[in-house]
Amino acid sequence: MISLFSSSSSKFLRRAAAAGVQCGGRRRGVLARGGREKGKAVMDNTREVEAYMDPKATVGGGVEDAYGEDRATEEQLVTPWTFSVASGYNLLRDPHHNKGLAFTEKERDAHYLRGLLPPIVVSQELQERKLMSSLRQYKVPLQRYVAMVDLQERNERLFFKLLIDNVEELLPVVYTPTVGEACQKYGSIFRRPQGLYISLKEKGKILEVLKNWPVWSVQVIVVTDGERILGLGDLGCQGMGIPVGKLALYTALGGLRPSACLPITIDVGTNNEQLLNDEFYIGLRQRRARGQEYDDLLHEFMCAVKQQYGEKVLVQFEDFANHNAFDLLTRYSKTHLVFNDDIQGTASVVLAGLVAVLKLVGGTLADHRYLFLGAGEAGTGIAELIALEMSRQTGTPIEQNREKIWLVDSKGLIVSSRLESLQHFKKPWAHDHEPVNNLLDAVQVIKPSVLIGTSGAGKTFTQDVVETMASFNEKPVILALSNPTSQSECTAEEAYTWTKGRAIFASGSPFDPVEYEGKTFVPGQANNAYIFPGLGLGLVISGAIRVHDEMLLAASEALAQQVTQENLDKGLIYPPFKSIRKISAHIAANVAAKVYELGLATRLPRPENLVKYAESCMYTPAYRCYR
Ligand SMILES: O=C([O-])CC(=O)C(=O)O
Ligand SMILES: [Mg+2]
Repeated sequence: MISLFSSSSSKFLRRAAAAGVQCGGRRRGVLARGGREKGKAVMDNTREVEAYMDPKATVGGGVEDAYGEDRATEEQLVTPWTFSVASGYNLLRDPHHNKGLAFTEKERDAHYLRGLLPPIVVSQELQERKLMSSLRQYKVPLQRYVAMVDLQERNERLFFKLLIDNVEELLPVVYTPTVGEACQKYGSIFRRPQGLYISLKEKGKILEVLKNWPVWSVQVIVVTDGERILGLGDLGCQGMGIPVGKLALYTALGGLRPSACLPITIDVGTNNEQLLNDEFYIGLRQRRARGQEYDDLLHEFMCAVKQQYGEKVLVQFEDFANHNAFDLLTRYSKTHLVFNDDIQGTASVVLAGLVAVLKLVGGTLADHRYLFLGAGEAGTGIAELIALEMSRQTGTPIEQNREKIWLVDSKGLIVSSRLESLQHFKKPWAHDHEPVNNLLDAVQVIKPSVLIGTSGAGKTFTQDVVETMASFNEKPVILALSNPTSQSECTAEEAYTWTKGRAIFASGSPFDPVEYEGKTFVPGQANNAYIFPGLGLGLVISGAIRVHDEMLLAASEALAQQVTQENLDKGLIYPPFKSIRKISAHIAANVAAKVYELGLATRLPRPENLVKYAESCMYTPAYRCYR
């Protein structure tokens, strides 16, 4: 039950009272952003803060229950916000509390809903069935995406219930591949802001902008500058779909409370001519700021984030272009709790898949040869984590292990004669070899057992390339990781057909099972969605203050442990997404254990059973009762 005067909100209310806020009064209601009975405003602005805290006793209170300190200080209360009691009409329009036809008779009486709803009372399960059936009637993926956005804006708990209960069906809708198309058309489908937009116009005022977000206890931020959205390139401000989608997964897959999640898009312009000329484009109509101007804005942002949310807020960098992604990670990993999903999250998921691959093909990580197409964030990030894990397993120096890993970029194989002209993140991969101009030749000379595509360029694993892999490997390992589906280096069908059913295949975006010569092949999805929600949960529940490579290895190890013999028998190197919440709890526990071991935890004492603890912290979307 939650009520206006629930015990866990009393601390807040005392502080609020101290700051001159009155709330509630005679009538009942749900503390909320947006109600018709406002408390007396602290200041004159009528924007309202999410003031309720999920009481421990309620169903699925989420991480906040365990660690949801009400961080509001008196100073913070003197903000542009007031808070209010949502009841009646406004309650139905408040997505955080709305239950639609599921409001009970008692709630309808208590919260002034009589007459505002048709007489029937239905269960959340029935609502879910109805919505799934109407979603399935849309044949166009983008229509399903928009329907899900509408639901999230109407009834947040129902949105997450659908996503959690139907994860395999809905992941491709709210995430890759459909989110890619949604970003391309974001200007046309934009309805309401789902996160914060910080543009060059906000320079010097970023802290104020953060304060405009109506939640104080933010635990995870996913931020992009839209320059490299999936493999689709520069989508500018319209990249917002990505942080929104990633954070929906933080909640659905990792159990972070929705209100703890903040999507942010930094808009420094775009170099995408089509968008600059598009009358529906929603971003700054200018070319990208670079150099000092860019660095200053990002620095102001990172400082403001720490000032507003403290040092335990996790900042996930997402879909930045290579030239900024590596620098930002290096610059802020010593002072902030940051990680880059494209460099580190992808690396962690691929390493887990490779550990499972070894059970199918034999040998150790160090016994294999790896060839990458693409030497950007994902390519070099994965390569480095593989080399690091080899060192951990064998005690050999990392430089020696890097020599088993080769990368091809747009100019051919990365070799030492190219060293001078290489970007810094490619240099460790410049090995001694004759120049090789293209992927096919590189496959022929390097003879890798594992071929990994991280190029962002579709259809680059041609029939020749895949057949060559199959000519010297009994079970060629082919990972086509670029997203969305249109950018995948090859399809599942091509991989299985061209290798005559011998490939071990996984891709970044989902592919349907493939029938080949009477056998069904189920491709795995090597997507960082397996890792970041559990990693984030582990960091939050331990109160981590820094991300360390060993935590990524811990996440990877936990994911690999969740691959069963039954999965392997089907050729699957990842467990199915339908058990993702259990997987995330294990990842979180392993990550948290590492955080404690490294002395980087601030949540003390350490819970004894971290898996149980992680599970107990996870948000569940069942409706709560309002007294
Ligand atoms: O979003 C995804 O599906 C995976 C990812 O991070 C990317 O491709 O940039
Ligand atoms: Mg990404």
